[in-house]
Amino acid sequence: MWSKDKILSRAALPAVVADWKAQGQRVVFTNGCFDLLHLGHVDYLEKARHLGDRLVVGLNTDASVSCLKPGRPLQDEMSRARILASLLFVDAVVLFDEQTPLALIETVLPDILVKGDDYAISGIVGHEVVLANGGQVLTVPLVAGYSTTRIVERIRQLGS
Ligand SMILES: Nc1ncnc2c1ncn2[C@@H]1O[C@H](COP(=O)(O)OP(=O)(O)OP(=O)(O)O)[C@@H](O)[C@H]1O
Ligand SMILES: O=P(O)(O)O[C@@H]1O[C@H]([C@H](O)CO)[C@@H](O)[C@H](O)[C@@H]1O
Repeated sequence: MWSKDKILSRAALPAVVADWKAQGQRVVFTNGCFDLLHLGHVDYLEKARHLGDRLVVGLNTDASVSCLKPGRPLQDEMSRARILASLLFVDAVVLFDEQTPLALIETVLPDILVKGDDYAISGIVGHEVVLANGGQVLTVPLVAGYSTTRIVERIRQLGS
């Protein structure tokens, strides 16, 4: 499979997820901006994938990111999507334009919803609907010292 084929539209995603579930595969969902992919992202996504059988990543569009993080993203949505889709342990990438992935999560109804442990369970968007549907909401420990912001700051220091 070509990485670009893992990038699914909101319309195409439900049938793919339903097929995985029909095969008894546990669907893991996470989301984020993933502006500059770093070791923390890779470690967390790989661990998230291994909490189930398939990993779906909800990716904020450029418009969504710019609302959440002024001045961002540094990389456009298709670049960020292709980079995520190129990871062996990512099974699907779907863009969402809203400020939160709630509607997308309500569509996917994943067996497992995951974020890094920079988020409390109660602060993870979608935790209520996933728990109400009998799913799990879990966090993965952060890899200390890695963030997109930190990379940007270090690049700025180079220029100063
Ligand atoms: N160092 C890290 N280790 C593990 N997971 C991480 C790490 N940094 C971010 N994550 C997780 O990656 C996902 C995407 O986060 P995000 O794109 O905001 O990364 P970031 O590097 O924190 O970006 P920013 O610095 O712009 O906030 C989130 O679920 C977050 O919990
Ligand atoms: O990359 P981030 O900033 O970790 O991703 C955000 O996560 C938010 C989270 O799901 C809140 O629980 C989400 O609401 C936001 O749209 C970004 O994806």
